[in-house]
Amino acid sequence: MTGASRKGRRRHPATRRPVLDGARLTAYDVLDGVSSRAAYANLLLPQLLRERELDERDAAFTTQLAYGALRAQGTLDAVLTGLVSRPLAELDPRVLDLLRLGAYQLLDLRVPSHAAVDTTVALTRAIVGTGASGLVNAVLRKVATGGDREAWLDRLDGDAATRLALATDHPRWIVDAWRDALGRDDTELEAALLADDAAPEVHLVARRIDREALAAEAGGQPGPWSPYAVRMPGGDPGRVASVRSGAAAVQDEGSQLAALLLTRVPLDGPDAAWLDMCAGPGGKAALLAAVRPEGVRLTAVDRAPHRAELVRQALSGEPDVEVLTADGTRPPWAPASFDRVLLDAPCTGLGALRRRPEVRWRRTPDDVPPLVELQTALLDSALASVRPGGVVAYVTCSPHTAETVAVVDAAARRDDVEVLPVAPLLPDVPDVARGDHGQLWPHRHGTDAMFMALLRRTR
Ligand SMILES: C[S@@+](CC[C@H](N)C(=O)[O-])C[C@H]1O[C@@H](n2cnc3c(N)ncnc32)[C@H](O)[C@@H]1O
Repeated sequence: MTGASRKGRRRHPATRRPVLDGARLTAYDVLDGVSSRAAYANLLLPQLLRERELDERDAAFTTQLAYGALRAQGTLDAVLTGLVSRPLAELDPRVLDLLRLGAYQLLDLRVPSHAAVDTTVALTRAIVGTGASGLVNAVLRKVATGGDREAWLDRLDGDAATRLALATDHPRWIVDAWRDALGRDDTELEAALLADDAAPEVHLVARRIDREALAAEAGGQPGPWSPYAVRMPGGDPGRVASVRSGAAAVQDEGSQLAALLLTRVPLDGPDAAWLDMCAGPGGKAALLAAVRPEGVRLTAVDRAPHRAELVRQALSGEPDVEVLTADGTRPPWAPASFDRVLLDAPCTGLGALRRRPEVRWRRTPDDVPPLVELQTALLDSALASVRPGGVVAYVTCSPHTAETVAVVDAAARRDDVEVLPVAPLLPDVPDVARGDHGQLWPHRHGTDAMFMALLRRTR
C-alpha cells in the first residue's frame, strides 16, 4: 500500500449531466487526437476550447477530463484489461478512448455511475455506433461496481513499486528513474511523483518589467527562488498585458534558475561572449539577454530551423544578439570563442511531465541511450567552444541519472575540466545539491525537476 490519497483532489461538482455534452465530447476529441494523430494535448485542447467556445465551467471540466484521463492512462488500462476479453490493443481505438474517459470519471472523479456510464454510452453511439455502445455499457458498469481508484488498486496484482506507479500515474520505468535520482530512502518518492502528477502553477518571468509590478498586474506572488519569478495561482497568462507585450513571459521558475546560474559563476578574464547552444524556443536565451551586463554579446543556436525562428522572435528588439541555425555538435564558430556557454540539452523531459499529460506514456526507456549519445557530443562541443577559464552550464529538464550525472561525470574525467559546486551559487534555494550538481524537484521547490551542472575549462 502506498497510502497515496487522492480523496477530494479530483472531485468535480459538474458531473450530473446524463446527456451528451460539449465538455465530454471535447475531452474525447483530445484523447482521440493524442492516440490517432500523436497530437500534443497541451496544444490541441486550447485550440478546441477556443473553436467551440465552451463557457468557463465546461472548459475547466473538459481540461480536467482530458488531462486527467491522459495522465491516468496506465491505471485505467490496468483496470480495463481485466474486464475486456480481448487485449486492449485489439479494440477499436475510439472505443478504448471512450472506455478510458468513462473509467476515469468513475475511478478518479467519482461521478455518479449512471451519469458517467450513460454519457459515455451516448458518446459511443454518436461516435462509433450502436454496436459498440453495448460493450462500453457492460464494461463501465463493471468498473463502477468495483469502486473508486483505491478500491481497484487494492484488487490489482503487483508489488509495491507497481502499485506506486499506478497510484501516481507513472510508468514503472519512470518511477524507477525518479527513485534512483532522488537517491535517498523512499520517503520522498511518493510525494515527488504525486507532485509530478498535479497540474503545475503558472510561473511568469519579469524580463523588462519590475517583478512587483508584474505580480500586481497578474494577481500573483513573487516566486521564492528567482528574483524575476512571479507565481500565478490560476487564470490565463495570455490576459496579462506585460505577457502580451513581451515584457514578461511564461517560464518555469526552475528554468529561470538554470539560466541565472550560468551568470553567477565568477570568471577571471574577459566576459563578453555568451553562447546558448540549444536555445529553441528561446526562454532561457531571452532571460540571459535581459540580465547580461552591458557589452555582452549573446549567440543563440538551434539545429531546428523552426525552433531557431522562435528564438529570433523571443530575442527580437534585443541589441547584440545573433541567432544561428546550426548543429551544436558541428559548430560553425572557432574553438574557445565564448566565455560562458549554456547547454540546455535535448532530453527525455521526465522532469517536466506535469506540463504534457500524455508524454509519460509516449516515452520509453529506449529513448534514453540515443539522447545520452547526443548530450555527450553536445557537452564535448560546448567544452570546446568555451575558452580556458570559461564555464559551461549543463542543464536538462530530466532528473534521469543517465542523462545528468553520468553525462557530466564522463566529461569531468577530461584533464582540462573542473566541476564547480552549484549549491553555493543558489544560496536561497534549500536542498538543491545533488552531489556537486543542482537538482530541483516539484515536491521540494514547486518547479520542474531541472538538473544543473557547472564545468570550468581549466586550460
Ligand atoms: C531543451 S530544448 C531547449 C529549451 C530552451 N533552452 C529554452 O529555454 O527555451 C533543446 C533544444 O535543443 C535543440 N537541439 C537538439 N539537437 C541539437 C543540436 N545538435 N544542436 C543544436 N540544437 C539542438 C532542439 O531543437 C531543442 O530546441
